[in-house]
Amino acid sequence: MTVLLDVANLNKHFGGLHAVRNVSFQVRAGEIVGILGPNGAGKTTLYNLLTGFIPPDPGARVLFDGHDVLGRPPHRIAALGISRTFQLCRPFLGLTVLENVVVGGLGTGRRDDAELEKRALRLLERVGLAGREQLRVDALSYGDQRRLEIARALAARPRLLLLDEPFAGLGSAEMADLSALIRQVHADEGLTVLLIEHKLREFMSLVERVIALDFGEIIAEGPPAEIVRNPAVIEAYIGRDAEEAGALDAA
Ligand SMILES: Nc1ncnc2c1ncn2[C@@H]1O[C@H](COP(=O)(O)OP(=O)(O)OP(=O)(O)O)[C@@H](O)[C@H]1O
Repeated sequence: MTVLLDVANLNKHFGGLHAVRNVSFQVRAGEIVGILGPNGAGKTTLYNLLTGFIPPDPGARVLFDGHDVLGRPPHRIAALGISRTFQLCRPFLGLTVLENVVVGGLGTGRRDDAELEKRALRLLERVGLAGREQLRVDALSYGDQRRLEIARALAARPRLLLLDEPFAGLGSAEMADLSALIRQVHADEGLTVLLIEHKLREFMSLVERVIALDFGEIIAEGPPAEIVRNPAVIEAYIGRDAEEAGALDAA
């Protein structure tokens, strides 16, 4: 399958802290790839670099579908086809559910309001928010805000979707529903997905391949069943976060 994302020599220093260290990897079109790592491993920083929120140190190369991503502002990278969700939902609280998704589609260059609205309505139905279009976002439950966040990201018509801890704060039934939704959009839209998640059971069952980070560096890469047995990955979790190590065991 064709390589959609090609990352080489990505580094990021914050002062003396080397938060992302010589990171190189590829993602093929249609894959679901998980980014695993304990707190502070550099996962969100990696997303911020890929989406143009922060610049990397010199010497990196990031190609998305053959286009050079680095140096472009976030809205241009989004227009190329990379969308993201955030660890903390960032909806526009003063707007309705529908308006939030319409806004998500504005960067596509399509200015036909009726068309944007039609697509937004379709997406809301898709994520299970039909009937709630005219509610203000703050009236939604936390789980529904997560669904809205995904609809908003999809409105930008991405080919690569970066999910940042989509299960955070959800109960087990909501997590199962959201897992099913992610699987469904992946299958239906032929979407390529990168997933950061601490809920390891859901994470391991969703992803086809895992890239494990520790202290900003890739320490292992492979299918989930191999990764949970990888000594370097176990070492990265044990001793630093007993709860996470237990979760790795259970996954
Ligand atoms: N803007 C910043 N300025 C300084 N240090 C930062 C900045 N952003 C992140 N860091 C540091 O870089 C390291 C990596 O942080 P990052 O948020 O990428 O980790 P993470 O793997 O996403 O962690 P978590 O699972 O807790 O979200 C951490 O030590 C963090 O404190």
